[in-house]
Amino acid sequence: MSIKIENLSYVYSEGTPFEKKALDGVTLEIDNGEFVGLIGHTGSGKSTLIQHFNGLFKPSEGNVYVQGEDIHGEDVKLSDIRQKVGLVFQYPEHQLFEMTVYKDVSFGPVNMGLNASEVDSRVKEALHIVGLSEEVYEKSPFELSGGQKRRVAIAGVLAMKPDVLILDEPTAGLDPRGRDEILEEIKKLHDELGITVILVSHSMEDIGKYVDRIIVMDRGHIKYDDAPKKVFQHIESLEKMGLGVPQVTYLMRELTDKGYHVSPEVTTIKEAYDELMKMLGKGVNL
Ligand SMILES: Nc1ncnc2c1ncn2[C@@H]1O[C@H](COP(=O)(O)OP(=O)(O)OP(=O)(O)O)[C@@H](O)[C@H]1O
Repeated sequence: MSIKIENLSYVYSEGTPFEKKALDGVTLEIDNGEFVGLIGHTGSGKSTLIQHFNGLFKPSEGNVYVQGEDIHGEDVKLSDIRQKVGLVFQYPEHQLFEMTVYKDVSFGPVNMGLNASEVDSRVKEALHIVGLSEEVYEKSPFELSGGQKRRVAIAGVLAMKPDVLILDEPTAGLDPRGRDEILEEIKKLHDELGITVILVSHSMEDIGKYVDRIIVMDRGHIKYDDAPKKVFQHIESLEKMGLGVPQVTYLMRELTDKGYHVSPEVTTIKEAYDELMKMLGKGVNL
């Protein structure tokens, strides 16, 4: 499912002394099946932008199209759009509220009016995808660890079978193992089910490792929109925006500055390893 944003501007508290233009003339298109990373300094407009993707916010100016259809058009039901474009907020576990994990995950499918057996199969499938077993079905979400709660919250969105999954900092506050597991599960969803994924993250490592395309927001504008290898070449400009690049990209830059012939377009540990082995294979001493 594709999303197209045309000349989108959004102003908070318009016409009051607190007026704030959070997005200014944003145009972009995300195609079916893409895995896109959205990065930007705090306050650059990422959260405001993603809430336009599923119609939670209405543009002050401009249009949002999902699968070619203007979502604020007369005949469009926004509840349908929100099922197709699933949004997992930051710290989504704060929104868990049912007595049991099973009930919490079934909330969305029940609201969609699905019958009991369809709800049941969706809940089980969603919990399976996020790596939670039957043992947790009847537990209170509040008995679970932080990482497990996060998984329950993500399962609640997956149970609606969205075509597009938007995740705002899904690994914030998790330990390294929990982070990797959740990101691997998201990657699997993308690779195996062909879901379009939009990942908001402050971790350049995660972004460099998983996404095919990076959109960089800066003060309500799109500053870059390109493949990670291209975007991470703009080290100085990203740093000026309060961002950075993956550690291995810094390492490659340093080696290049010292006269070694390595590719500056390295963004993952695996690529850095291969590049260094290639260099050592040529008999270069570090
Ligand atoms: N409810 C609001 N009322 C007024 N201004 C707001 C509101 N929410 C956000 N803003 C402002 O809009 C701008 C964009 O904020 P937004 O939350 O979209 O940024 P962000 O990139 O998602 O930040 P973060 O990384 O901290 O989540 C900021 O200047 C912010 O202060």
